[in-house]
Formats: sequence, structure tokens, C-alpha cells
Amino acid sequence: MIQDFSTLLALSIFVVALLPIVYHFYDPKGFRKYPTQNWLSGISYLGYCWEVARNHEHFHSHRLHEAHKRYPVMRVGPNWLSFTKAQAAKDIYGYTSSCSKAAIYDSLSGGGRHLVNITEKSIHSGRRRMMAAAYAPRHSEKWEKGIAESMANLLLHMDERCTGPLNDSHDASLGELGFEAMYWSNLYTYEVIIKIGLSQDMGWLKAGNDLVEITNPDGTTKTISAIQCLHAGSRASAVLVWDTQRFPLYKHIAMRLSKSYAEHVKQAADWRTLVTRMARERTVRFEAGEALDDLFEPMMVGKGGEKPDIHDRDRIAEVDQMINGGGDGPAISLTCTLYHLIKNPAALGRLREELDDALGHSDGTAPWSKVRNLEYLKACIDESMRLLPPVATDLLRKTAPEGLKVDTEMVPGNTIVSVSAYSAHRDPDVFDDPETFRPERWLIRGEDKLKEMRAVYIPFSLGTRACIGRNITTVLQTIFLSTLIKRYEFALPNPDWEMEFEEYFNLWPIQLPLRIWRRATT
Ligand code: HEM
Repeated sequence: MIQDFSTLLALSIFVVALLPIVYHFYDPKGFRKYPTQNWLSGISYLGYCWEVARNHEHFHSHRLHEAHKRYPVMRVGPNWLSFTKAQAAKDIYGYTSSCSKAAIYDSLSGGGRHLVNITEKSIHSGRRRMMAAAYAPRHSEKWEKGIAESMANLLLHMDERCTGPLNDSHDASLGELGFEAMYWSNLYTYEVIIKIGLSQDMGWLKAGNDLVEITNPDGTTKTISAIQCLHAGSRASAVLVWDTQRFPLYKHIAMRLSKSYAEHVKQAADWRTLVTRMARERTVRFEAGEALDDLFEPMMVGKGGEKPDIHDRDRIAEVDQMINGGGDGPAISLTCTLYHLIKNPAALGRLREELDDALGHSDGTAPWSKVRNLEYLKACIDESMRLLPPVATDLLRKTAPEGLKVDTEMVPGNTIVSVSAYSAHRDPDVFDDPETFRPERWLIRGEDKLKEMRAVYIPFSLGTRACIGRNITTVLQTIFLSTLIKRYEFALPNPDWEMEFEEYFNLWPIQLPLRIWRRATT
């Protein structure tokens, strides 16, 4: 085995040594004119893998943004160009774009195909038609019921974790940091999306944890943290998958070399065991005649009572994606919005006024009917996702064989193209003072400026492959934030405390430890 590995290592070193020479003479697409993200980017996708792996050392999306500042088009891999401008977003992701999803989506599929990783356009549009009605805003009141039950349990925990108000010196370092906002946001969003998706209550907010017992292939059982195992799948792929062809080889090597990598792969398998069981349990309920009005139902029965054209393994994949996308993005956004508001007391004050007007002396979960149209709250969420888009990774597309004009560049066929939301959202030509959290920028009435900002605002992507869960996210976030901000005061560990992140496709805040106490006015 050691001999095999040494040969592999020697071969790899030889190939890497040859690459600069190949690069020097071989430039069929004329990409050498573009700046590269780092010295390896023009010759190997390992350049990007390296950037993602360095995340802990230096926040990856920030590095991408810094590189983009120098030029609006950047070569991130040998056959991959990353753009930043609104026109590029429209050309690549817009409704009329001829681009298709890139091979990375094939590499990430674990067998079954779900909405995100279907690359064939006609198959995607069929699946989207199958699912779309279940995600429509007319279901908001139904979603609200599940949310209200989860919120009631969350508030019980929060009330237990309250401390006394800050003293006059406003020394936030005193007292216990009893509320870990990222942890509780995760429990909330994952519990709610499983209710909306599968009509199943995991009871995580009641228990205060996401521990679940699963059965191993050998029949023994073990208890896992569901969310940690779900995240392990992203950890195991997000660094190496960019070199799609060699991903299986790299994965194999990484599993042998790194214990923690092997542990991520094992936890990801545990997550698949759990998600397969959840999909099967839901199918059994359908077969037993339960009519459940959730996101799973259209995969069992069509609008006219017909059997939908979908395999069992794709149903499981869809459940996996709906929990992953529906839990992660909203949890990140909730945590980041809270963080931005605590850091910006003027914005928090203005939001409180809006909430006090809308909710009066209500105590408990904010009713959707009273908070659904709060303009300033919406602006705060939008502004937070501008600065910290939860899906911060570039979303890769492949140009059609005839090529495509992207922004100012004529891009040849079969080239990987993308837009970095993190960089696009900081374009100084569009956003004044781009690094500042300023919700007011979304409230301007000058239509042209608003249109210009909206054109480059892509946290949910654009066009036919844009997020289908946006309506769910809106209800989930609006109720959570209105309730918490109306009911509690918050303090960070200290006024200079800064949030830290890790980025594996999504931008996960590592933690947000808070002191919380009940507001006097509620
Ligand atoms: C703040 C919250 C969210 C953000 C920022 C977000 C972001 C995104 C983005 C950027 C995409 C495009 C992915 C790609 O092209 O590879 C996407 C697609 C998708 N999202 Fe979300 N999402 C959020 C919430 C949700 C929720 C609550 C669900 C509900 C289950 C959901 C389900 C999906 C699905 C199924 C797709 C694939 C759509 C398709 O290709 O037809 N997302 N989301």
C-alpha cells in the first residue's frame, strides 16, 4: 500500500512539474490574457482547491473579492472564468441564457438527482413543474402553523437563558453568553423545513438538540447529530470537488491521509442513512392513505391523481436537498442578520420601532399577517444577504458549444463561467459604501437605482435555476426575526467582537454567542 502511495506521489510531482511548460505553450481559448486568482489557477483547479482549503487562514470569498477588485473577469481554473458584473449575471444565469449546469453538479450527485443537481434542462423543467405548486406563497399560513409550534419551544429555551439587563456601564462582557444564535437558528430552520417538507416533527427544539438514533448496516444502532452529519458531506466535497475529473482520486487519497477527512465521509454516510429512512417513512405514510399537504406529496401523486414520473432514489435525493437547502441558507441568513443588527444599533432601533408599531404589546410568536409587509425588516434581511450571501460559492455553468458573450467578453463554447455573489454584491459602481450595512439603501424610491442594485443582487441566483424555496425562507425568517427582536435585547461578547466563518459552498458563521434579556416594553 505504501509502495502504491509513493508511486502516486512521484507521478503527481512529475505531472505538476510539467504543467507550467504545458501552460506556456498551450492556450487554445486565449485565456492567458485574464488575471488568475493565484499562480496555479491557469494550470490546475488545485489552485481553487487550495484557496478553499485555506479558508480558516484567510476567508476564501474575501480573497476572491480582493482578486476581482483588480479586474472584473478572472481565471479561477484552466477552463473557468469568474465574473462580477450585473450583465454577466444576466448572461450566465438569466432566463434566456444558453448555459447549462457544469459537471461539478454531476460529481456532487450521490446517485439520485434532485432539482439542484439535474444538469439536463428538459428533465429539470419537468421536475420543477412537478414541485413548484408546493412552494407557492399561498401555503404561507399553513407553514406558519408549524413555525409557531417550533417558535414556542425556542422561546422557552431563550427565556431560560435570559440574564439581567446590561448595567449602566454597558459592559457586555459581564454575565453569561447563554444563547448561541447559530446553534439555535440551525435547530429552528432544520426542524421547520422537515415539518414543511415531510410533515414530520423531529422535536429538536423541545429537546434542545438534534440527536437521532440510526441503524448501521450491521444492525447495530448509534446516535448522531443530524446537522453535523449533514454538514460533514459539504466538508468532504467542498475543497476537492472543483477538479471534477480527479475528485474521486483525491477523495480516495484524502481518506487515507487524513483521519478527520475520513470521519467527514463516514458522517456523510450516516446522514444518507437517516435521510433515506425519513423518505421511506414518509412513503409508508402515503401508502397507508394519509393525505399530507407537504413538499413531498407531489412526488407521490400528481395534480390529476396520476403517478408522477420519479424514481425512489430521486425522491430520496430531493428530500436530502430540501432539508439541506431549506435548513442551511435560512439559518445562516438569520444568524448574520441578527449579527448585523446588533452591530448597528441605529438600524436595530429603527427596526424595533417598526415592530412595536406592528405588534403592539404582543408577547410570543409574531403572527405572519402582522409582519409579512414590514419594509424595514425586509430591507435588513436583504442587506445582510448582500454582505454575506449564504451561498457564497460561485455557481458554475457551462457555455453552449457555440460560445456566449458574457458582459464584455466573447467566451468560447464549453467554458465554465460563473459570477461571485460575494464580489458582485460589493461592486462599488452599484453600491455606495459597499462594506457598510445600510438597510436604507433598499428603501429608496428612485426606480433606476433600485433596479440597478436588484440586477446584481443574486443570493438566490437568477432565472430557471433560481431558488424555489424563497417564499418559505421569507416566512421562516420574518417570523423568527420579528419575534426575537420584539421580545429580547442582545449583546455580543464585547462591542468589538467579530463573527468568524468557515466556507464549504455555504458561508457558515462558526458561532454567535449572545447575552439576551427580555425587553421592558414587551
Ligand atoms: C436564505 C435562504 C436560501 C438561500 C440563500 C438559497 C439560495 C439558493 C441558491 C443560490 C440556489 C441556486 C443553486 C445552484 O444554482 O446551484 C438555490 C436553489 C434551490 N434552493 Fe435555495 N436558498 C435558500 C432557501 C431555500 C429553502 C428554504 C428551500 C426549501 C426547501 C430551498 C430549496 C432550493 C432548491 C430545491 C433549489 C434548486 C432549484 C432549481 O434548480 O430548480 N432553498 N437556493
